[in-house]
Amino acid sequence: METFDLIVIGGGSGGLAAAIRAAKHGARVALLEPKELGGTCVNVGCVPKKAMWYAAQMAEAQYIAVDYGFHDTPGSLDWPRFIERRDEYVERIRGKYAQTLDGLHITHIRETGRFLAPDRIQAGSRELTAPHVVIATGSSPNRLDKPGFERGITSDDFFALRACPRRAAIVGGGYIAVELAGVLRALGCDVDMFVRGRLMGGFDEEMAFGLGEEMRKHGININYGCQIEAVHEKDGVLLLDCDRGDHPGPYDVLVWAVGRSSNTASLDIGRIGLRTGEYGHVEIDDYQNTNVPGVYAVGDVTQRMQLTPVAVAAGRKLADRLFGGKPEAKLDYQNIPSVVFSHPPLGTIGMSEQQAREAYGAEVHLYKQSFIPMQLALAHRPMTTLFKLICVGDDSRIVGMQMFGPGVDEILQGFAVAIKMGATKGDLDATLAVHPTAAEEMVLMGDRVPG
Ligand SMILES: Cc1cc2nc3c(=O)[nH]c(=O)nc-3n(C[C@H](O)[C@H](O)[C@H](O)COP(=O)(O)OP(=O)(O)OC[C@H]3O[C@@H](n4cnc5c(N)ncnc54)[C@H](O)[C@@H]3O)c2cc1C
Ligand SMILES: NC(=O)c1ccc[n+]([C@@H]2O[C@H](COP(=O)([O-])OP(=O)(O)OC[C@H]3O[C@@H](n4cnc5c(N)ncnc54)[C@H](O)[C@@H]3O)[C@@H](O)[C@H]2O)c1
Repeated sequence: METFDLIVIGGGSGGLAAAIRAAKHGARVALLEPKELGGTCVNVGCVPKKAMWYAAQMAEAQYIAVDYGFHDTPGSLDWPRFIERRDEYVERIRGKYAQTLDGLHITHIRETGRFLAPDRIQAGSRELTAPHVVIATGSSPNRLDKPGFERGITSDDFFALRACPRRAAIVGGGYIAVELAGVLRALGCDVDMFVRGRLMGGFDEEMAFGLGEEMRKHGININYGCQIEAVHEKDGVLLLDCDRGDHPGPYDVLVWAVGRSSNTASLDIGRIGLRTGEYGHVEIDDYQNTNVPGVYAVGDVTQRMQLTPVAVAAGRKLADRLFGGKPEAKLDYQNIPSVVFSHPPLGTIGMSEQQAREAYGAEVHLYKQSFIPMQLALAHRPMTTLFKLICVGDDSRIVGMQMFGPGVDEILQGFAVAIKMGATKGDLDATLAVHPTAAEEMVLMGDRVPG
């Protein structure tokens, strides 16, 4: 039996953050990860996705450049060469994590962890014990019980594609669906999306609708109210059965982007009586405690906002609480900013208009600004930007900020600080603009929108 102060199960964003912070506080830490270090974000999520988004932005920039008067005609992407570069970058990040673990004397065990007792973990042939165990096992793409499901791929397989498909079908209307649709379209693929409800459910309705319109302008064909019931393969291409009775296709690739489920199956949680919720997620309180004393959970496995910075912050706060002498440390889940790397990107902080009206009723009032960003106006490219502020009370406290358009992915972060500090519309009015930029429109918004 090997003894530690902390055992972390899972070497993704949340697990690495908890392990590294705890080791910096002087704890003896074991980290269990059977696959590559970095988890979803580094290997099949944020990082390779963002690399592809940058490639897509560059493809678009070439068309804009031609409109500006540059002579060169847009070229196509050498996909294998780009993938090689992207994967080298991912490899470097993994290498840095391995170095950090070594440097902090964290015992990295390349095995799957399984509970024998709340304080005892089986890792291959090794048995470990610690008074504190963190579950940071993340989530995996949902699989649907539909004939031919396996003929499609999930986001995990998307990053292994070795050529840009000519025609792609994407099922789903959430983060992953709109991001992959935008990337593929910009790189020259014909994209059909199949969305059972609306795009970006849970987001501000007006912004989600606006994003859909922009995606259409971009050439993405969005089929709303449509469920794919079966997938057939004929002569090397895919044909679909839609519940409306039509048979879309042919496609070279079908991507299922229909949500993610918590990874708990390998943990043998029944043995310790760990409580899970209706979506199969590990239930936690505000301090990341599960119902089993000494067992905690952070990140996607808890399904409390499946974002890397959330997993990282939860892991660090927990380590500070357990080993850093900060017994009250906990993550504040309010006003967490998030960007969807669609084309154009969509940014959100705090409440949607619908959530605010539900919480504050008639106190809610809005400010909006819609405009064509200068760099695209010059190129005669029809892409609109929409900024929306959701405020409450006489002092117009900002409870939500929503935006889509080129550059919002970088604009949002600074405003997130202001909102976290309790900014009001008056604070924005009192801030001078940086001119000429798109961001300045956020501090130049005029009167309240009536109604
Ligand atoms: C395509 C895609 C794009 C994304 N883009 C963004 C983005 O742009 N921005 C953003 O903030 N978020 C993004 N996310 C979400 C982000 O990747 C996750 O929220 C984040 O990775 C969650 O971290 P985690 O540590 O909870 O889980 P993970 O990173 O999934 O790590 C869990 C780890 O646990 C390991 N594991 C599982 N079971 C066991 C076991 N029994 N024993 C040992 N190890 C185990 C797994 O192998 C895995 O490595 C994206 C996700 C996807 C899928
Ligand atoms: N930029 C980012 O920060 C980023 C990017 C990608 C993913 N993520 C995180 O990963 C999570 C998972 O992403 P996702 O896109 O898989 O999930 P999601 O919850 O964002 O979207 C899932 C989509 O699938 C649809 N769906 C679910 N079941 C279906 C079914 N049976 N048939 C048809 N459609 C179905 C839903 O209606 C929804 O449109 C996100 O919620 C997000 O937290 C973040």
